[in-house]
Amino acid sequence: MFKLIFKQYKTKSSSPDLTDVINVDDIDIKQNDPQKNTNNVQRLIISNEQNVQLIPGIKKPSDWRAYALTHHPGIIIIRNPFTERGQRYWTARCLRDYPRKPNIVNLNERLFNDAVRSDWWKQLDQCNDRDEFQRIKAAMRWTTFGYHHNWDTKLYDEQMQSPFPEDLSILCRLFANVLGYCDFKPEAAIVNYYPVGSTLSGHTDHSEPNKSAPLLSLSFGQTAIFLIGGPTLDEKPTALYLQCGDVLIMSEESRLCYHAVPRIIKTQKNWNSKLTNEDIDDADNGSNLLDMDLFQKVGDSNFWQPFSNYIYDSRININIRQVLNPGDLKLS
Ligand SMILES: O=C(O)CCC(=O)C(=O)O
Ligand SMILES: [Fe+2]
Repeated sequence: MFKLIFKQYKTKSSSPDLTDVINVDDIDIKQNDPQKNTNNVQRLIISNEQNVQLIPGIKKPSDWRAYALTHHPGIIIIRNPFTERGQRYWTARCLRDYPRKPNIVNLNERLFNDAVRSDWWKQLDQCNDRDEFQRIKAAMRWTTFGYHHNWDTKLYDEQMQSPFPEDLSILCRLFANVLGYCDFKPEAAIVNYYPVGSTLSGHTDHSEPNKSAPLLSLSFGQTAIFLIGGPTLDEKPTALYLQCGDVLIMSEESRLCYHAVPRIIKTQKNWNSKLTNEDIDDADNGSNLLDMDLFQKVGDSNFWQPFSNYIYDSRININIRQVLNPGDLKLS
């Protein structure tokens, strides 16, 4: 069942029927519209915003809109809690910084030299040859940091670790704390890059020794159709849109359920629109929780241009996990 639905959305020959894809925005806008598929969506009240340390680029938790899917207990979607500048900052971190050494990128050593693999973004930005640009862009699919996942053995490797970025750790702990997961420790991350046309097939994430901590997933750039299914491939999955800035939490029963990205959809969002006053105030608040130099610079349209060129037809996803069980100091 899962594979059939995946295929329907992936189809290249014709545009798929999107009427069943849930857009969590619809629950607030069109409560009773029978055309909109929202009967599985429930708005969540966020009450746990005391004692959370706010960071630049994020709206106040009382302004967040969070939703649960009643047929998939443990799935929570926070609909874009980022400011426009916040979305730009994390996009730039994923493109410019996170693929750098000692983090690992998927680019093959035989096909791409060290300079490209370590400074992928710069090479792409400076590339004048259209074919070469497309070749690098299509080849770059993921980068990992924290504990590295070995894709062959499907195990995390104690010997292979790179530091987990402090800003991303603070961001993840903020989301986890507001949702009541006060002990969440971000220890491993995969950044997935999805040029339009790319997909991620159905899988479960079960390599982490800790399978009870939630998994956090952040989306930037173009919109994904995301499928969330059950514990086996037999259950029919639910399709929903993940848009720029959305935060998806897979917890409880859904933590180990099948999921996939069958399609990336190009939306009309203007990635170069002017920043609002909220964004401008945020940049001067004296915080040192983020790379404030980058946070300032993404407001400059010349600096931001190459990043907006990339997300013009691509999506970026950051997938964050806790690996160790509480009390464990090592993997094995
Ligand atoms: O891109 C996404 O939304 C999901 C990525 C994912 O499932 C993974 O990296 O394990
Ligand atoms: Fe996954």
